[in-house]
Amino acid sequence: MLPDSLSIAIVEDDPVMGESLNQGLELEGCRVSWWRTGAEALAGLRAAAAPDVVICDIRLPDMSGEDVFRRLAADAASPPFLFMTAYGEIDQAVALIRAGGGDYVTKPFVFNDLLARARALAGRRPPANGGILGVSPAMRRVEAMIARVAARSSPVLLTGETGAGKEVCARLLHGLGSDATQPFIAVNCAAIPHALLESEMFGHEKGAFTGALARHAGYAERARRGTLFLDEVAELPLALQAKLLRLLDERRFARVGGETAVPFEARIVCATHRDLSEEVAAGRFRQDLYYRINVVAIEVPPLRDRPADIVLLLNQFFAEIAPHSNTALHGFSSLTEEAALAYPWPGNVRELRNRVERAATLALGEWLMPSDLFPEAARASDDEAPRGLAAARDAAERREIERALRDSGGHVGEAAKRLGIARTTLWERMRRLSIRSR
Ligand SMILES: Nc1ncnc2c1ncn2[C@@H]1O[C@H](COP(=O)(O)OP(=O)(O)OP(=O)(O)O)[C@@H](O)[C@H]1O
Repeated sequence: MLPDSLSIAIVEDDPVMGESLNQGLELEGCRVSWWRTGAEALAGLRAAAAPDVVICDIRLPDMSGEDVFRRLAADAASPPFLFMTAYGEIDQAVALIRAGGGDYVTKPFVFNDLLARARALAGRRPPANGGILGVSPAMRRVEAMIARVAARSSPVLLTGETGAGKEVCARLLHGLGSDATQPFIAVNCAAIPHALLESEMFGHEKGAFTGALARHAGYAERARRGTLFLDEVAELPLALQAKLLRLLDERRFARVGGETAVPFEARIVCATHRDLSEEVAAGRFRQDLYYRINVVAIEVPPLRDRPADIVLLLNQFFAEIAPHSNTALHGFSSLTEEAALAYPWPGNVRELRNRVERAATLALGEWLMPSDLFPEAARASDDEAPRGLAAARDAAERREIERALRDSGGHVGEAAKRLGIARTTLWERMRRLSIRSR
């Protein structure tokens, strides 16, 4: 089971259909609530924490699935609905989707299709606590910190590995600040040639240097009363570090080639993947500037340290990307999710997004397999495959087999049936993984 298993509510009066969905979803590791009538569902949904997805029959004994959805729809925190319709009810289901209902399947449906749609819906939904950056405790803490400091004007320093989401955090800080309509100006200090940095940052007057044909407003001026985001701040040359310090101390600056003092009204947010104290010790970064920009420090944790976000982001990016690239795709196989959890993600969220995009574009099957997400590992022979991937596969197999054995009271034949594999195959896997039947 995944660390943050899906919580699903079924609204279905048919005992056979309800029971089979209940069992199927529980076998997939979901937490399931099952309500038989619309009234039960409304009471249940209002009383308990909202599930990630509601799978709802359109025909119920006391009201329609549409009524259930519409009575909850006004609440912004209401979960997405996946409707089960019969032929002839598709028009109604489509109308509900347009009204924000989520998705639908037509009976009879393939269970895996239903599950994939439920997972995609859950991925699209903002996390239950209103979280924007993720569902992991670590990112919730980052988000809470951002919310606390957003209304203040003090400088913020965001640290963390490349691709972890420092710019996303800076944008959130800006968005939650006192006036989000003001500009957010992002400057990648590593990408601008040193010779141009000063005039780009502070602007220049007409005639300040050859080619300065008109007055030019720099980033500091264009940020107005918004946010000036200095990404890769450790790469600023020492001469410019001195000017940035003056800007922060005096809250004013002069354009290159000019005398007039221009007020600086923006908030400064800096980011770096380097350890700035080491840069200071090595003489590459001014200590006084370090103290000045480090008033509030927020560390964005690497993706490998927040497994709940890995699964969330996989599904979120899949829901965004797949409809545009490969409509036959259902989602990630559970082995792929396990492999993603075991992978160290050196390029963090940026790498995850790129891998999902590539996999969704090139995958041949209906489910994204580990080899779609990690083609380089698939190219190596099994023996050379990264230990993490093989170990993840074994761990997933072990869990499924042990669960099937437990549920079937240790009977190998029954467990094989539940797993959908031959009894001899199960014996062979159990021998390889040293699992005993009782
Ligand atoms: N919490 C998140 N939710 C959704 N997308 C995210 C999240 N964090 C990062 N991303 C996406 O990952 C990519 C990299 O994020 P971002 O540019 O913020 O990282 P960074 O830490 O600033 O990277 P760098 O150090 O290389 O500048 C972007 O496409 C961004 O939209």
